[in-house]
Amino acid sequence: MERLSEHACFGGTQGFYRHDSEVIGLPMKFGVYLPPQAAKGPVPVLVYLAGLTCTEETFAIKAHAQEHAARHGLMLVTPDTSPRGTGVAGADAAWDFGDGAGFYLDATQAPWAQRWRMATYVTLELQSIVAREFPADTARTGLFGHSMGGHGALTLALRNPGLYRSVSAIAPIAAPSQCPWGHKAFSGYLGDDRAAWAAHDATELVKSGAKAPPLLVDQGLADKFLAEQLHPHLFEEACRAAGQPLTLRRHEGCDHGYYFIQTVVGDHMAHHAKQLSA
Ligand SMILES: N[C@@H](CCC(=O)N[C@@H](CSC=O)C(=O)NCC(=O)O)C(=O)O
Repeated sequence: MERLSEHACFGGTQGFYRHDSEVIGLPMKFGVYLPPQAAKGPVPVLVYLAGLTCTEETFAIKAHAQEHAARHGLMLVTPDTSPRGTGVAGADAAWDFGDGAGFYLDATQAPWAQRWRMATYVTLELQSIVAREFPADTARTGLFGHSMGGHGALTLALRNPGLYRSVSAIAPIAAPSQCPWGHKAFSGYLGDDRAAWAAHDATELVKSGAKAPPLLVDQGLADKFLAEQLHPHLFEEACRAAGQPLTLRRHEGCDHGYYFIQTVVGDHMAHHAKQLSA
């Protein structure tokens, strides 16, 4: 693992790192915020999955989460959103598919299947690197994310029971089988089999009986993607029918961007801190 930069921040350290990923087969970058408590011993880990077009730096720079992480003693881990520099033709042709748009799943279709393996990367490889290289109490790991990353947080938690002790999402793509972003990603990465899509769709997973820890989801009502792409009401209905605990909060005037994330990120950090210390 190579250290790219480190910056003192709220008594801790924000760092950015690169490593040769065996799962992806290429170098991958990620960020880690170490709170001041990490100087004394292992701390709980909170992984954040970012949205379309983002990198490992976006949340670290724009969300203003480090102050909350320092207060709660949480390590923040921010992976990139896809493989980079793959040489796959067309990977950079669109902002909602390919580069910066890994959708936190393992692709099954050529030419994506070899490199686009973000589910295994996040749940196994990154987890083990964090455990090896940082003072991490990985038995206490939480997961959250925004938009495409909110979809990733919900689906990876629902597909891997017990791996994440706390889960939340901000403006997630909550029913990707029923929106244009999801249709494009799932048909490209998974093919035309709707059963394969359902296995990566938070609403369909809850309908089929998958369970997660009690969920916090925040959604802005002035979000330009809400009506066409996000569909939190479908996820809400599925959770209610299945008995999956969910707190879904709707916020007047808030859009899809990082000003909204700044507004609610403190509540998300408190949610995770409480569940990770239970
Ligand atoms: N280029 C797009 C906008 C892309 C965008 O809004 N990305 C969101 C995530 S959307 C779902 O995953 C984001 O987090 N962007 C980073 C940021 O700094 O805001 C367009 O033209 O609409």
